[in-house]
Amino acid sequence: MRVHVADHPLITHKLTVLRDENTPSPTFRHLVSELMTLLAYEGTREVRVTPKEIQTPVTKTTGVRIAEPTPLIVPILRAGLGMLDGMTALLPTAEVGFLGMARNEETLEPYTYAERLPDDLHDRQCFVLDPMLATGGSLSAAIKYLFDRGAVDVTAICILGTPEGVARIEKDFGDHENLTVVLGAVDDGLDENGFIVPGLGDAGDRLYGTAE
Ligand SMILES: O=P(O)(O)OC[C@H]1O[C@H](OP(=O)(O)OP(=O)(O)O)[C@H](O)[C@@H]1O
Ligand SMILES: O=c1cc[nH]c(=O)[nH]1
Ligand SMILES: [Mg+2]
Repeated sequence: MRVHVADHPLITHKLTVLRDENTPSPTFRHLVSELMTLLAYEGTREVRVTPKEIQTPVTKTTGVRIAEPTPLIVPILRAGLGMLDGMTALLPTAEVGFLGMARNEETLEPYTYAERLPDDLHDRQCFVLDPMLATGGSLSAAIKYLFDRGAVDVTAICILGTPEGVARIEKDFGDHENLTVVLGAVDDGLDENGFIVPGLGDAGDRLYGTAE
């Protein structure tokens, strides 16, 4: 397993605006999408490609195209949906599958309330999108779904993580060679309610305007 934390002033700048409690939903959505595009650049570093011959106006040359089967992008609902457009902008031919998961806010255990994925993921390269890696329970369950169905390669892209969340994924999948976790930042930790500190609050609520 490989963990990559983005270290880029533009990401830190956009994250600062995202964290600000005064940032309204429309701006928040826009920033999540922009951050996703920046993180997707790192997250797709290992995207599988095959050689492709073309004729330029000058000569024949060999480039690459995205390999078949096409990658599968899996946003974890709700909050991961805010990252989908930014990802499909860079990988327009990818397929999209959905996992609906919510964390029980008392036990902090995730439960799956919706699943729309291809049955067979053998040979598929998968990209999981969820802005928040808090305890790691939700992401761990999502990654397990994909590997259990035969995915060969999983990259999880999160905007914010915690040391606890990264440790949980390492404990569950540490010896998995084909797992990459890309994070915009790793925050200090979790508070007593399982919220990321300093964090940005509940990402789903802030994206969709359901915060009190
Ligand atoms: O690492 P964990 O402790 O599992 O927490 C992270 C999860 O919590 C949030 O989803 P939430 O349950 O709030 O659902 P939502 O996207 O519908 O708001 C977030 O988007 C992650 O999926
Ligand atoms: O800080 C947190 C933790 C879990 N889910 C969120 O949306 N925010
Ligand atoms: Mg939420």
